[in-house]
Amino acid sequence: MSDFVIECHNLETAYAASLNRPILNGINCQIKRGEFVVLLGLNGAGKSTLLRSLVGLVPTVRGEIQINGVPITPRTLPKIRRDVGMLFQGGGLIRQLSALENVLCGRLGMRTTWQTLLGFPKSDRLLALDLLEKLGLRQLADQKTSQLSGGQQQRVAIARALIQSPQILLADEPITGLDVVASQQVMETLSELHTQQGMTIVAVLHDLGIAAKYAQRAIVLDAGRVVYEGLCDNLQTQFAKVYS
Ligand SMILES: Nc1ncnc2c1ncn2[C@@H]1O[C@H](COP(=O)(O)OP(=O)(O)OP(=O)(O)O)[C@@H](O)[C@H]1O
Repeated sequence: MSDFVIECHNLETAYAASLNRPILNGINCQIKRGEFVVLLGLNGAGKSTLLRSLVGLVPTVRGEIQINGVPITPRTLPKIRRDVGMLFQGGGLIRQLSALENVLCGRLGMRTTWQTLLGFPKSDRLLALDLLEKLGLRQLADQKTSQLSGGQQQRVAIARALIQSPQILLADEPITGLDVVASQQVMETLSELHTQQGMTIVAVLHDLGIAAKYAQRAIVLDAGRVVYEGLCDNLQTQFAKVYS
């Protein structure tokens, strides 16, 4: 079996008239099982589009994405989505639901519509509470997420992604808008998932210092292409080279 859990071969997405080119314009990259990779690039480089492509949310015009050696197709997508958890930019929580209910939403993809109508089984509720406990949020389980701080909301979003027991976690700007303490808590949580559970993590970040502290490898995008792929040493210099 290949060591790579994520492979993009000449990935091209739809043409954007505003950019005068495809949004992703021939992406080639490979990510190994258990790696912590940071995706970097200026605004509009295509980072979110790439992450969303990896869970089939963006149609591919050319090229291929393989997850665990399996190409993304309509037939393989449901299984791939169970293996790949996604933290969306801004958390994507339902504000009027409690932390616990939001985490349980992460189980919806595992259940049929009929099962959903019957409510979540006790085993799911216990699992959700256990995850909230691990993320230091057990006391806030019944609190509406609109009443939680940004850092707490982001950790609820992490718990929601984790309830499907993904092998791979994609995190789109998980610390944007958070203060220093909350950012550190969220990054430490991701780091523990990586070091203790061997989870493959791909995170979009804007802070080069934080990227270098937590990630093993960086992929830098510019105008829909990979322009640097390598260690996180000297990211400032790499960035300066790319954008000079
Ligand atoms: N559905 C769409 N239709 C047209 N253009 C789009 C669409 N989605 C994204 N784009 C454009 O594609 C480019 C890449 O967007 P994307 O959100 O992937 O960038 P990003 O690197 O994540 O940026 P940021 O750091 O600002 O979040 C942007 O110029 C954006 O305006």
